[in-house]
Amino acid sequence: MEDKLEAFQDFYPDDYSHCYGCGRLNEHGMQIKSYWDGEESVCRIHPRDYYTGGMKHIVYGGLIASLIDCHAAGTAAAAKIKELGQEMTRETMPRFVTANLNVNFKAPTPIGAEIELRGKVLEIKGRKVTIGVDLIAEGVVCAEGQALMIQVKETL
Ligand SMILES: CCCCCCCCCCCC(=O)SCCNC(=O)CCNC(=O)[C@H](O)C(C)(C)COP(=O)(O)OP(=O)(O)OC[C@H]1O[C@@H](n2cnc3c(N)ncnc32)[C@H](O)[C@@H]1OP(=O)(O)O
Repeated sequence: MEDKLEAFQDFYPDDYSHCYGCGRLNEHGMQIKSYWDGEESVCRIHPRDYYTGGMKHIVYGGLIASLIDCHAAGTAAAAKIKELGQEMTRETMPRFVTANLNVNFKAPTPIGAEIELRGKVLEIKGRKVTIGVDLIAEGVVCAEGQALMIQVKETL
């Protein structure tokens, strides 16, 4: 079957596709997929029930942080290329890494529920892109994150 590219992460070049959270080439990873939904970005994922955080019925906080991180990284790259007026391709996709990540855990995230991540572009300032991400499960915002993503110099 033809390889269908459509999520932000599908446009990461191979050498940037080994991330545990978002790398399409990491067979042991989460392989999250993020898309535009109007001005916001969205990612939906159903974590396996062994990602438990202390109690059996809640999701591990580190996983929550990594989902927010990776969705923000993809949103930053997609936002930057949109700002440049270019199309997403594996050749043009700008490479971003996380310089800073803050997460507020607002409510327990239930195991077994679908998680929705909704990203907002808060600021684009040259190489620095700030993304806000809400993590929602069963209609509740369980965590709010903000990430500063930096475009790596070598790819400018
Ligand atoms: C297609 C695939 C795409 C997507 C890529 C796919 C992979 C996704 C990965 C998921 C995300 C991750 O987990 S990435 C893994 C975790 N992150 C990392 O390992 C990154 C480690 N840190 C670094 O490599 C470096 O510190 C960098 C690249 C982030 C920044 O270094 P640099 O490039 O030399 O930049 P530098 O001149 O220091 O800073 C540039 C500007 O950012 C500001 N700045 C730098 N760090 C910070 C900070 N922590 N907090 C506030 N501000 C900061 C500086 O003040 C400056 O502002 P001004 O003076 O210009 O105003």
